[in-house]
Amino acid sequence: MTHTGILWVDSDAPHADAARGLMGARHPGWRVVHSPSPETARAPLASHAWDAVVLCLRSSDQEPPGLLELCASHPVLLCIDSAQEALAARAFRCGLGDYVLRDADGTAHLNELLHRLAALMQNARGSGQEPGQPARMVDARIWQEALSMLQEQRSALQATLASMSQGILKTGPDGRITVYNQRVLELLNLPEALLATRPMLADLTRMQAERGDFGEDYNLVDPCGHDYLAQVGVVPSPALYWRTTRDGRTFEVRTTSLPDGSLVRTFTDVSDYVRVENELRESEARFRSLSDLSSDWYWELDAQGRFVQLVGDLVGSGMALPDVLGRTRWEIGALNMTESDWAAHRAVLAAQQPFRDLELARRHPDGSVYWLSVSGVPLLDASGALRGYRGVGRNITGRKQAESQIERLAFYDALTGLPNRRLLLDRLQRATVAATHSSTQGALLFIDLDNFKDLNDTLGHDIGDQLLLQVAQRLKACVRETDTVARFGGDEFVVLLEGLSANSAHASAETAHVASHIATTLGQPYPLGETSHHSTPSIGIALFGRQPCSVDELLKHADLAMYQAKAAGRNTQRFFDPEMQAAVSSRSALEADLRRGLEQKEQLLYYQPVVDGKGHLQGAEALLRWNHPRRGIVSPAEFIPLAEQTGLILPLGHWVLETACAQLVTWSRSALTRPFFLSVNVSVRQFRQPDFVQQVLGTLDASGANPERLKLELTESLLLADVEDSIARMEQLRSHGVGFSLDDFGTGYSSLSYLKRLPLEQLKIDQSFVRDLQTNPNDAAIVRTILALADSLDLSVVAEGVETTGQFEFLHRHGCKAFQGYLFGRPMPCELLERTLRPAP
Ligand SMILES: Nc1nc2c(ncn2[C@@H]2O[C@H](COP(=O)(O)O[C@H]3[C@@H](O)[C@H](n4cnc5c(=O)[nH]c(N)nc54)O[C@@H]3COP(=O)(O)O)[C@@H](O)[C@H]2O)c(=O)[nH]1
Repeated sequence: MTHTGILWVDSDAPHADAARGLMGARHPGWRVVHSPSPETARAPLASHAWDAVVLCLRSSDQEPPGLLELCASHPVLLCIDSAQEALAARAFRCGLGDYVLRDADGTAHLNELLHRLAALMQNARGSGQEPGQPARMVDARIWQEALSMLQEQRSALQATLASMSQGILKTGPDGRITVYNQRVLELLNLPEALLATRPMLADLTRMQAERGDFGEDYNLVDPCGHDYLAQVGVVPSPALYWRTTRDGRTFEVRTTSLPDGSLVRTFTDVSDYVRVENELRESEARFRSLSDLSSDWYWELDAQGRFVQLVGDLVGSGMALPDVLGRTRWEIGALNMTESDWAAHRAVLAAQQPFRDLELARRHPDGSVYWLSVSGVPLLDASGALRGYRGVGRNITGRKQAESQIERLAFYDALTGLPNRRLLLDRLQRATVAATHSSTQGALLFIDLDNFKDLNDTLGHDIGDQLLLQVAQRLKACVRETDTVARFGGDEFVVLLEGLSANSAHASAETAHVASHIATTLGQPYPLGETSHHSTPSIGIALFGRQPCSVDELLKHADLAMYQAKAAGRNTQRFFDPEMQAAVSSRSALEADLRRGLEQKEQLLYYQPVVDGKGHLQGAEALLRWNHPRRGIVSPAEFIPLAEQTGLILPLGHWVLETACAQLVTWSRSALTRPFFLSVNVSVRQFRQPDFVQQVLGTLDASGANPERLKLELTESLLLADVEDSIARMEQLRSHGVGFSLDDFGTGYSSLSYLKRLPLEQLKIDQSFVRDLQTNPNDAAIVRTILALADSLDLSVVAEGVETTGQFEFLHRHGCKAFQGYLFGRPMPCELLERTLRPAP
């Protein structure tokens, strides 16, 4: 029987025994020679052709130089530790057969080993390899492929290690560093030459400690790694510890122990992470201290708008964390937000838009209202999807209270609490716009208390205020909540009615109903202290909505109508009438024109002759004319009443007086004209000027005119207004020679009792009696009576408006001695009048 010869090289005697036992049982034909070390294997290898050589090498075995080459002439099976794959690679390069990894804890690998060994020998025999012949001759292709694969894996491993951002090193089971990458050298600041010597990890660590890498007393190492580094080799390595370097970088050190006692250690530079984490921590601390100090709070919502976070001044927020977490704002609610307001807010959130200063009113448990202002921005994740919202909130109750206080002061009347003029104008503006758009109508009621001034003057302002307060309350009770009652100032109130019928007749009827209700209500007695007071209102009404109309116009309309109500006897109501408005408009246009005319000195003085019974000129009446650049000569009947109302009569009257005096001075220079008098019309307003007497005397003085030639024409109504004052003024002027003529005599309530007291010189029969005296027996009788009366009072008489000889003859026959009228001459420029005096050429 041919035996199969196997050389078993193995320094581990128990392992070799176990293998031999197994081979003996399974392969009785195998003759196994055990060589206890690689060194002792040299001789049998060189001297004998073995069917197979089993080379069992441990990491602790020194690999004898040239051994692998010596083995190459035999089929060789390596049995190695997992850490010895580099040896396997070298073996392959030498053409050796196969290898088996040794089980670290036992002999389980021996089955596989025997199996491979049998296959190896079989293969050698099949390929014709004689023992002692190189195996690569037998299966070079397989060896080459395996070799390439190993090389590829090795390069890949080296490239991977080189490209890692982590430093890595690996030890064998004996603690010697077998693998490392470039990065570990950089991170640990170690020379490659040192690691190339495959130092023991413990030695390396001690060297680092001596170098001061771990700080004094290992203070650069976290507590987890402290003991290990201080007692390296004694205390096992923790799986994870952190340490910092002397230049301030931080490493995370992870260690993985492998089953064979070797370990893999990674070093990760986590300095950036630590820095960011520190910054975050600082920022968080800053934010917290700010929010602790601030009266604001910070909030966060999830993607559904539910509160997930609330930090800061929660007292100011009026909310407790447990009450809000998991709820949305609209579920919590706010007094000032309607459902559509919330819908609008939700739309902002859904659109992922930021929002600012959302103001919310809420109620404290004690019933008081507080205000919040909230602003927020969306929180998006890396993909842009909404993660929620975050923002700040602020308690703005104080600001709101101040605002409403300011608003009260600015827009409400302090006495009555009603909207004031400013607020009314604002509401009126809105109401006119709303009425135009909604095709409804509105009404403005201007209410003035009749005779309020008397009450104020007699009973004092406190009582006046009490009355105004009661009026305000009654007015509010007369209208709907939606209507506005405002105090316009003093005793003027305004009621603004809105939403009236589009039909004007209906709207007027509705308004008239309200106005009459107001009149009745305000007409009820007012309890004022001990007494009861009676007051009535005059109400002017203007409707709006049908025609475009500005607020100013509307107010003027209502005001005008109110004055109409006053003029109609008070305690009544009047609607604004467009005709009235037309008159007002032309009046204001005329006023502007008149002012302009005055500035441009467009006024003229005409003179109408006054003659005696023989037609001889005695004097003239000075009559004002306006030489309008467009309209020509304008009659004073058109502008004197307006001049009276506006006060323009004062400068006009002064000019007339000055011009008339200048004319008298001119006339005084000629014997023919020296005796002529000039009548000048004096208006009520002029006459009532406190310095009227001084003005007349001053003008006479300044001009040098003879007062005896000046006649002032006054009307009955003027004198009647204040008889005593009139008499006093007239007497002062009379004492300087100025004469007075009573104009329009007979048209007023002529009272003989005062007539006697007035220092008059002349009566003027009004032209209205003269006009029809021939046809109207009444007028004729009046004229006769005036003539007789004047005679008995020793007054001269001038009849005006004499247009016919019949009128003249009647007047003359009944004793009239002076005449004025178109029969003798119309009012004319002075040159024309003077021309009539010159003898015919
Ligand atoms: N305060 C002032 N009032 C003035 C002044 N100038 C004029 N007036 C007043 O204006 C009213 C209109 O005046 P006038 O248009 O000039 O009319 C006067 C005469 O022209 C007119 N008159 C005279 N004779 C006749 C006549 O035969 N027929 C006829 N139809 N009218 C005639 O009468 C007016 C004079 O009125 P009286 O003053 O009452 O004498 C007028 O009231 C003027 O007073 C002014 O400077 N200041």
